Amino acid sequence: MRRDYIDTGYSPKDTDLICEFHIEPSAGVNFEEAATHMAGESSIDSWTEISTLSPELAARLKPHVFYVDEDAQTVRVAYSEELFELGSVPQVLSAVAGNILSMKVVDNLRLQDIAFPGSMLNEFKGPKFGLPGIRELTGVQDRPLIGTIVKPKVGLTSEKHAEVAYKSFAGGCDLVKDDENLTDQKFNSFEKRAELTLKLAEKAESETGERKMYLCNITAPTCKEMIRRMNILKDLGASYAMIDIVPAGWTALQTLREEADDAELALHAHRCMHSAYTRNPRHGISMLVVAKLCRLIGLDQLHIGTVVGKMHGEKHEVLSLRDECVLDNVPADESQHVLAQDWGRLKPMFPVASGGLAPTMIPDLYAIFGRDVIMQFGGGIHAHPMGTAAGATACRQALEATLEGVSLQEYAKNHRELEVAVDKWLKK
Ligand SMILES: O=C(O)[C@H](O)COP(=O)(O)O
Ligand SMILES: [Mg+2]
Repeated sequence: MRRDYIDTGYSPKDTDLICEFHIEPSAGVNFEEAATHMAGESSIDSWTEISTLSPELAARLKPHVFYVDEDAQTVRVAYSEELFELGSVPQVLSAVAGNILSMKVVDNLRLQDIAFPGSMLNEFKGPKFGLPGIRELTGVQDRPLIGTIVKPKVGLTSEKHAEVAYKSFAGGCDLVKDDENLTDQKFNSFEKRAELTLKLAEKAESETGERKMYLCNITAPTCKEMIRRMNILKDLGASYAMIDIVPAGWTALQTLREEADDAELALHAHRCMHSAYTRNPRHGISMLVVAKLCRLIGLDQLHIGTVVGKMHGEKHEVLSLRDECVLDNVPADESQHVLAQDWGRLKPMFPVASGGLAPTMIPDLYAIFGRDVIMQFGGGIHAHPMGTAAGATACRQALEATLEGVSLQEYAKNHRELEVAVDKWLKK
C-alpha cells in the first residue's frame, strides 16, 4: 500500500469527483492510515504494495485526500475522473461506496456526500419533467400538490383500488399513487389496476376540471417485466410511472430513464429500503447521496422525508435533501456535510413528503417545505371518519387555510371535512 494519498495541499480540479467520508478507524489504526487505505481501496490500490502499480501510473491516477479533520472524523477525497466510467452509476458506487465499507481497518465508514464533475453530469439527462414539468403536467403552479397512497398497502382488488383512487381524486387529490409493495398480485393485477384506475382518473378530471395523475408502480425485474409495464402505462395514456428505487437498483433506474424518455412518462421515486444503508449516521451511504444519484439519473420526484411524520429524518437533513432536489447551484455547508454542486442543465426534482402525515400537519409542512412540495397522505386521508373523499377534501381545505394564513380551527368553522379532521388529529 502506498502511503502518499494524504495531500492536504492539493486543490481539487474541476474535473475531479469529490467525496466526503466519515471515518472511524478500528482499534490500533490511526486516522490517516485508515483514510489512506480507504482512498487506495476505492481507487487504484491493494492491501499491500503491488509491483504492478508503477510510480507513473500511481502519480496519474492516485486519489488525493485533500481535507482531513480528525476531530470531526471527516475526510474529503478528490478522484481523477479517469478512474470512472462516468455514465455508470453502478461503477462509480463500486468504487466510492464499494469494498471500502467492509474494511477491517475501519469500525465505521460513511459516504456523506459526492460532488459530480461536469463531465459526469454530461453523461446523464437528469429529470425529463422535473419540478417545472410536473407543474405544467398537473396544471398546478402556485401551491403544493396533494397526493394519496391507496390503502391498505396491498389487499384490495383492482376494482376496489380504482374506486378508492376515484374517491381520492374526487375529494381533491392531484395525485394518487400505489404503495411500494403493490405491484402485480393475484387479487390485483398490474394491468387491470392500471386500466381501471386511469379510467376513473379521467372521469374525475372531467368532473372536477382539475388534472388528476395516477402513479402506478412498475417495479419488477427490469427488462422482462418493468419496461413492459411502463409500455402498458404509455399505451393506456398515463402521464406517470412509479418505481421503488432501492429495491429496483441503479441499473434499472438508468434503463428506465432511457426508456421513459420516449414514453413521455414522469417518474415518481419511492425510496423504501434506503434506510438499510442511510439510517446509521456513522456507516453506509447518506440519503443525500441517494437523492443526488436520483437527480443525476433523472427521476422527476423523490420522497425525502417529512420531519413531522412517521419517518426518521431531522429537519436539517430533510432540508438539505430539499435543497439538493430544487436548487440549480447547491452551496457547500460544512456543518451538514454538504459539498457544493452545480447542477448545470439538469432540472430540479419535485420533493415529496410522505409517511405518517395527517391533514392537520399541513401548516407545519408548508412552513418547513414551502410551496414546492408534494404532500402525500395515506392513513391521513383513508382514516378520515367521513371516508376517503372527505379526507382528501380536508387536505385541500387545510391547504387553503394555510395559504390564506387562517388557522385550521378558524377555517374548520365553515368547512365540515376539516372540522372532523381537526377533531380527530389536532392535539387539543
Ligand atoms: O408510501 C408511502 O409514502 C406511505 O405509504 C405513506 O402512507 P401513510 O401516510 O399512511 O404513512
Ligand atoms: Mg408506503
